[in-house]
Amino acid sequence: MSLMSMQGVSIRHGSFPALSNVDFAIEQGEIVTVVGPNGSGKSTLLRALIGAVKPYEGRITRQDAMRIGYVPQKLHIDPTLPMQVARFLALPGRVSSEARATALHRAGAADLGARPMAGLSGGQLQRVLLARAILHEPQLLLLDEPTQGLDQPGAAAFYRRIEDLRAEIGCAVLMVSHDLHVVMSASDRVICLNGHVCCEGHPESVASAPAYRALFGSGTGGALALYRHEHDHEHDAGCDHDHAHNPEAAE
Ligand SMILES: Nc1ncnc2c1ncn2[C@@H]1O[C@H](COP(=O)(O)OP(=O)(O)OP(=O)(O)O)[C@@H](O)[C@H]1O
Repeated sequence: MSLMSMQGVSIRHGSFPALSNVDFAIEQGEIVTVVGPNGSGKSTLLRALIGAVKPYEGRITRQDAMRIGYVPQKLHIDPTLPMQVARFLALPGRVSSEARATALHRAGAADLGARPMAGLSGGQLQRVLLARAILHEPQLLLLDEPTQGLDQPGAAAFYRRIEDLRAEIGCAVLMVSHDLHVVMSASDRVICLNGHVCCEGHPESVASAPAYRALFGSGTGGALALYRHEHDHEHDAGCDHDHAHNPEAAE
């Protein structure tokens, strides 16, 4: 049984159809990246997996008693509220100080425990949010645009950390990203979303798939080349259809 899966899931926000007939599954230890233009339903997909939004059609199944860690896209912290990082990590309750220290260390934030939350840089805040998400050693880690605001070396370092975490904790990772060229080396599989699954498969195959190019154009070709290695074999990506419904997103 997959760690978590969706069968024919459709979700509306009010009358707006955010996701239509989505089939999805993630297996133990897999790193899967969801890419797609703004408004294509990426956050909705993650929020459906944590149960924050309900499908009006289809089914979501998960393994019994599965632990999920979640880093949301946005977190509003009142800058007038004095709160240290260690206290922020203790908010969910029932976490030993040893577990907090381990999570901070694993997230690369070991030196941030005594810092005020409001004074953290973008990259530091992302690492603290990651520490909070891994406090209970999740089997599935959901990351919604975890590298927003980071420069490219910062984003690449973050993805390396995610790979190390997977090796240490053995968790599967599902993340949303706009930087396919940066996540490529860290992803086992990429799903291209635009209200529905446009194509999915190995990162290299998705990057060259017609459905992906219709959405993102080929303008990232130079950056992609930096991360691309030559292939003399084919991947079975299943990217054989092209039905982008957001042509404005194409270059
Ligand atoms: N609570 C809500 N009420 C109404 N519409 C919503 C709500 N949440 C999301 N939507 C709409 O649903 C669509 C999908 O939103 P979602 O946030 O899942 O997209 P996204 O791919 O994560 O976008 P982005 O890349 O901009 O973060 C968008 O058109 C959005 O405006």
